[in-house]
Amino acid sequence: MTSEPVALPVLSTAPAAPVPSQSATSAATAALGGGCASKTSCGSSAPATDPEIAEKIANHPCYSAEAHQFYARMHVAVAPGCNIQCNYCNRKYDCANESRPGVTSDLLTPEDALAKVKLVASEIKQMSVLGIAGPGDPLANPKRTFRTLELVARDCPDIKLCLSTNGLTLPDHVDRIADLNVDHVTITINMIDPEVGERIYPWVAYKGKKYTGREASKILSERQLEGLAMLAERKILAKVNSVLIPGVNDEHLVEVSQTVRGLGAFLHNVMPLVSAPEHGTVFGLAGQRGPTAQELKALQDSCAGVDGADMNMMRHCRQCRADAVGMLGEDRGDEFTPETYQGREIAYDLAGRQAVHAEIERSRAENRTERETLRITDSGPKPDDTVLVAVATKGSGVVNQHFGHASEFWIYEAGRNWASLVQTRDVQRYCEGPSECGDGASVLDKTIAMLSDCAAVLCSKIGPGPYDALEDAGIEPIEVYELIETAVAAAGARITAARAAAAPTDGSGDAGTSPTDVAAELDLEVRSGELVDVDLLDPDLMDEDPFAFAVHVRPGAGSCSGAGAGKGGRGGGCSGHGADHASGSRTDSSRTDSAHTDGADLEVARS
Ligand SMILES: C[S@@+](CC[C@H](N)C(=O)[O-])C[C@H]1O[C@@H](n2cnc3c(N)ncnc32)[C@H](O)[C@@H]1O
Ligand code: SF4
Ligand code: SF4
Repeated sequence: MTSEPVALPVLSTAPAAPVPSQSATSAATAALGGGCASKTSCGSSAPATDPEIAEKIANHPCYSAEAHQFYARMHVAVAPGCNIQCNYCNRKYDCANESRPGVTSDLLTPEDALAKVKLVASEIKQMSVLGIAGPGDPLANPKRTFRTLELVARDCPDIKLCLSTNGLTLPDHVDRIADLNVDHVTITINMIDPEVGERIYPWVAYKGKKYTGREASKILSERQLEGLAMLAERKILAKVNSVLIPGVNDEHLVEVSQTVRGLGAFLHNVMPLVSAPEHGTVFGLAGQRGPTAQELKALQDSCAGVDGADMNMMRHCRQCRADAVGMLGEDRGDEFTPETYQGREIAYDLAGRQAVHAEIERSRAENRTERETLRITDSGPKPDDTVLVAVATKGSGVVNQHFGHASEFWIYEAGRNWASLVQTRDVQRYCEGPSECGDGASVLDKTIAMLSDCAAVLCSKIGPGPYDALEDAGIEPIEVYELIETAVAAAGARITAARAAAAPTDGSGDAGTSPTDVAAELDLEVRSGELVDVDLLDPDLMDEDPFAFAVHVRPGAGSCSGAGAGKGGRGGGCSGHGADHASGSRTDSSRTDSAHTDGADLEVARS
């Protein structure tokens, strides 16, 4: 990146039902560009092609992974009751430090909810979406839910409205939802087969009667699929949540994914089961485990299909609390206690919000230009060779966080011209009891274990202890302050190229390509200092742009010159960074010398 990122506001997630006929299904699918078949790229950073859909997802942090770098959401907990029971849900358990679906600290009236929305929207101006997601089921509490939505639509015209439901009564409410311009509805669909369902749902209360066993799941599934098709007919974007429960519905969810896509679901969000005995749920008490990050990713990949052709998957859900406030991955709920809004007349700062959103859009456009210039994408055919890299970021699309300050890492598939967000992983996902609190060493160990399938970690800074520990674990720590996609694709291109070069080719033993070999291939001459590494930012651009690389050099007796620097390694390493790409949008002078320890010059020349 050439310039410092723009200062944005502080950034301190055998069918039971008679499935509707094929023609109804295709009509709904066609109406929506169903399941992102049109490659509208809700999960990706590529722009949507259908303008109506593009407008709906543009600043929705859950429907666009790219938008979630910039925009925030909030939930208001106005819906306490539920009409079904899931074996993973216990809304009575609340831990202030815990972020988990269904958890809330304060239940709000619709009027209090409006006051809170106005306050949050004025303080966190990048908040673009209001969702109702519990703590129970919004549509089991229709009066409170719809009153809240009406009030917010009346007073906060620029806020998008969302709700999240188990779907049991959805068909009864779709018209009201459409009338209120609720553009985004999430349905939790964990099964389409009642045999699977009876292991998840002990009972369902429907039309005044309580059903159990397979019958309960059959009713639930029929209503969910009917509601989904009705949403699609009305061009309301439907996201389907599925909780991945190993040994219960894991082998079933690809079929669920294909079915909901056929009915016009726009996005599928497979989320890990959160389960611990202290939550007091049936699953928690029975010792039912959640999936590992790798199991989750494997299933999401299976649902997505080759090159994402089968279903558009959400990969960045944070499984927010019912009263979550802020950017995905952060919770600023503590700042907005009832005393701050209850009974207060709060002005809605529409003009201020619009100014901030305009600034965000300017920054996003700049990032898009850089991605396009470097031909970095996350849609279409994936390169044959990719690695996973973890990123520490505070938002705004930049690798800008200290390793030790990261509460979560964003996991990217990285390769030549490829940077695709595939997961987010919490350092300490859920409160695991007092014994874990504040235990720094154990947190580092856990973090390293959590990132064990990653080839590298990108962060703005890292201390020597964690640096060594990561290296010992075979994970390369990379200090960088850069647009995320640029840094990810550069690391991916370099690491995959190095691995390919090192792989045996003729069965006669190891081939090897040292940084010196790479430098020689690029006609780079390091005239002083010791060459540590070469990053290829975009090998395709090398012919057009002789400076599309970054060279890491340890000064030693040597020196540092070259067009900008700044990717200092540990121990005073520095780098000459030929930037100034074809677009002219990058100059790295602002970062020059940040890593220089000896004031001497480094000389890297290209003949
Ligand atoms: C709290 S619910 C509220 C909305 C609605 N009642 C529903 O279930 O869709 C929001 C989401 O959290 C999920 N959820 C609740 N408890 C969970 C758990 N223990 N593990 C994973 N997901 C959970 C639900 O399945 C649902 O997708
Ligand atoms: S729970 Fe997931 S989908 Fe819902 S607001 Fe949070 S990130 Fe978005
Ligand atoms: S439907 Fe939602 S609120 Fe109701 S029990 Fe299940 S997860 Fe909890």
